[in-house]
Amino acid sequence: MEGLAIRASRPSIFCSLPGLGGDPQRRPPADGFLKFPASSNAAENTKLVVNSGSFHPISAVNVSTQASLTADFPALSETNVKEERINGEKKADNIVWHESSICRCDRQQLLQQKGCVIWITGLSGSGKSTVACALSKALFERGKLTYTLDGDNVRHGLNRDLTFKAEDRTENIRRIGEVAKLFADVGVICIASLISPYRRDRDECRSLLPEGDFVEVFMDVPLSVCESRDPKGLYKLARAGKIKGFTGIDDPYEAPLNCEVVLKHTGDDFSSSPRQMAENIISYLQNKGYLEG
Ligand SMILES: Nc1ncnc2c1ncn2[C@@H]1O[C@H](COP(=O)(O)OS(=O)(=O)O)[C@@H](OP(=O)(O)O)[C@H]1O
Ligand SMILES: Nc1ncnc2c1ncn2[C@@H]1O[C@H](COP(=O)(O)OP(=O)(O)O)[C@@H](O)[C@H]1O
Repeated sequence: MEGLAIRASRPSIFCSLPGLGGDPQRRPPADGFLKFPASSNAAENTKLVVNSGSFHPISAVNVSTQASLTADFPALSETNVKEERINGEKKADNIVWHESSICRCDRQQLLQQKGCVIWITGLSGSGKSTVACALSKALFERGKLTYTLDGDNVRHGLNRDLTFKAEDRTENIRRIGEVAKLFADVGVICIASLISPYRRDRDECRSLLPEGDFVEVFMDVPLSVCESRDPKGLYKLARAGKIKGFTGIDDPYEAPLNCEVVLKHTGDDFSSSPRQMAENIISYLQNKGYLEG
């Protein structure tokens, strides 16, 4: 169901409008949205807002129920105000979504595969990059198109401005999640390989994609094994206190609770080999129909 949102500014004295809700208390001036259901008359609603003297309309946009349109005419709220400001600056509001003339299913047909995101999470040294590499190779051999976004690599370019403090890791993951979503939309099997230590950040990335298209793969490898591998010598530096906030040492890692694939380190050469782990992921994709158009 579609609806109409009228963007408006509110002067310092806020009066309650019949049918629009709100309260008669004094509040600071602010911008926000007045939302109406699709069944109501857009011109009439705008007139009502103008005549109210309590709001100054700025623009009107169509919104869907997914954009949290509610049917009970909520008035401007502090929440609206917060969402519409970025670092204190007013967020651009003259942005319109353009539909493409070629849809996702056309691209799936062309590539004979369904775009999705394989999100590989785990401690440093757990084998994320190795599995990502084995997976892209095995899929390539089957004629499937993949692209890998490796945390280490993306931090050399797009995310070069980010550190390892919690909020920067969150931003790192958010950006990679958004880029991965674009690849999946193109029809590519996008392999994202990064520590992504926080459950909430991974769940945010999951929520960007249609149901089923986010395949979370957990490298379930004990810290002691990762530390004994230590290919870059980073654990040694972290233990010596020369790197602060190293995941697993003095920074948290939240293992997935409910992910699609768990690749458990067993110590057994065959089941723990990168090739076998890649095959496990491929079986999952095959069963879910991602390797056909
Ligand atoms: N403080 C700290 N904590 C964890 N890792 C660190 C840190 N500093 C540098 N490195 C190296 O950076 C790689 C992890 O980058 P990611 O982008 O995957 O990390 S995160 O998802 O933002 O947490 C990670 O690479 P991998 O070993 O491939 O996981 C490390 O080599
Ligand atoms: N399944 C595996 N069995 C044994 N060693 C592995 C396995 N996967 C990766 N390794 C080794 O462990 C080290 C870390 O692997 P890497 O893929 O770089 O991990 P991550 O990307 O999670 O940091 C590398 O030296 C790699 O050769």
